[in-house]
Amino acid sequence: MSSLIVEGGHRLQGNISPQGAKNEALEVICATLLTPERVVISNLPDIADVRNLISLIEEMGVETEHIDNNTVSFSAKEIDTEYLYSEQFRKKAQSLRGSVMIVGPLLARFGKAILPKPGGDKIGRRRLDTHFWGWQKLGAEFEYDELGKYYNITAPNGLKGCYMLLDEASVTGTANIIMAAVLASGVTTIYNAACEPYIQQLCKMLVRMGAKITGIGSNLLTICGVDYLGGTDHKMLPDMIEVGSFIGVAAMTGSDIVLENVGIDDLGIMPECFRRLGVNMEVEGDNIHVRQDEIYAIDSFMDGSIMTFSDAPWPGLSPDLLSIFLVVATQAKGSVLIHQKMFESRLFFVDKLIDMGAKIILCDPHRAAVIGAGKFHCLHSTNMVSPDIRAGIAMLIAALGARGTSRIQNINQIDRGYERIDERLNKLGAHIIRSEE
Ligand SMILES: CC(=O)N[C@H]1[C@@H](OP(=O)(O)OP(=O)(O)OC[C@H]2O[C@@H](n3ccc(=O)[nH]c3=O)[C@H](O)[C@@H]2O)O[C@H](CO)[C@@H](O)[C@@H]1O
Ligand SMILES: C=C(OP(=O)(O)O)C(=O)O
Repeated sequence: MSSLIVEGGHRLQGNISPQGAKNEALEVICATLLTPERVVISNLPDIADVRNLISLIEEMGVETEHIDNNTVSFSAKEIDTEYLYSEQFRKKAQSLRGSVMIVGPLLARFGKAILPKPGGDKIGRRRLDTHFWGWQKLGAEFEYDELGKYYNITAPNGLKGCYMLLDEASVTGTANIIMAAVLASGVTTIYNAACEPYIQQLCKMLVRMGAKITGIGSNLLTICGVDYLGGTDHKMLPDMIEVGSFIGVAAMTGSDIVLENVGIDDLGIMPECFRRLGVNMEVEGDNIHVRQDEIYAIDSFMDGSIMTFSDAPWPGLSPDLLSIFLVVATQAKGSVLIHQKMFESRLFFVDKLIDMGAKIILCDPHRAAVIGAGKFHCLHSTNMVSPDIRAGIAMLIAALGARGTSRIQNINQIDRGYERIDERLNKLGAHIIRSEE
């Protein structure tokens, strides 16, 4: 099991740019299946999830050309739909969450798809009802194959647009329904659609490919189906969760770091939330400058009550950022309640932070109260195993700010979503060694 050995307590300094967004990458790579023409995607992060998804669609017959480390062209001229029924496909699809989004495009273009249980973080229930309900509304049928353990989804009479009100603003669910609806006949209206920047990016890319979508950026999308989509070039946004992770690294290590080209207009309320934690940072054009600071103090609400950070569908705070806020709060002065509403198994990693000396009460699976001890009570090192991608990065942030040397195991969880994180942080002065033991 690979691990990171982290010598904490070093201040970092310098400039760093975020990678392209993992969750956008998974959507737009799946969207390349909608056209036989060439689609070139740039600013793709070189991370395990993206490599696995590209290899999955290559095995389905998509031709790819790696133009440079972060730019790939895709040509889905011919797709071997029989491959979907192979054991190999099912195994690979189960390695990442994003694989669920190949269903929408395949259903739209070929009228059939299969869905094995997708992978991704084990952070609580991750139901797919919204996806299935949306496809069904468009006219698809599905049955479960007990033997193969997958859903067989077909559209025997093609897909037909309709009005739908989603039961929840599921991100991958919305992406999947959009990708099915762009080639359906007639008009599809999706209300309570997820509308985060990566969904907006997907829609903008589809529009450049010839799709007719209005309402982009809102939770009411209207899609007028077309017969054919063509190729395009698409540049991905910076990864907002990585931006948040780097702000967290800077705050915990008391470092002066400039985050370059963060895509400030698409970060939502995240920078303001770091300010509420007391992190001293300035927006300079499209950069965020986190200033070296010994002390950061958590705000309280206007009535003096304890600050709460909770997740909500966009433009609320992403649930993927809460583990990062939580770890940063351990070294702030003051208290904060972290309320993870969407997922129920994402906060258990706080046990490890408690071992490191952090003052945290896990109230229940969804809520943790953090009593920030300030930098005077430095965390101490420990050995830990990363249970999921964001707990993993939070552990890395804790280890960088702690006294002594920590070991983080199961770092393939971190590598799923962070490109060469050890190398990039070492360039700023971190002391991280990757070990294959
Ligand atoms: C590959 C990918 O893009 N993964 C992201 C995607 O996962 P994913 O698309 O799987 O997550 P969903 O948006 O479907 O929902 C996440 C969880 O939140 C709950 N929920 C969702 C919407 C809502 O209005 N109310 C509600 O309670 C769902 O029941 C589910 O338990 O979105 C999540 C929520 O931003 C992120 O954590 C994941 O990083
Ligand atoms: C939960 C996450 O990812 P995934 O949906 O790919 O498991 C995440 O990126 O924090």
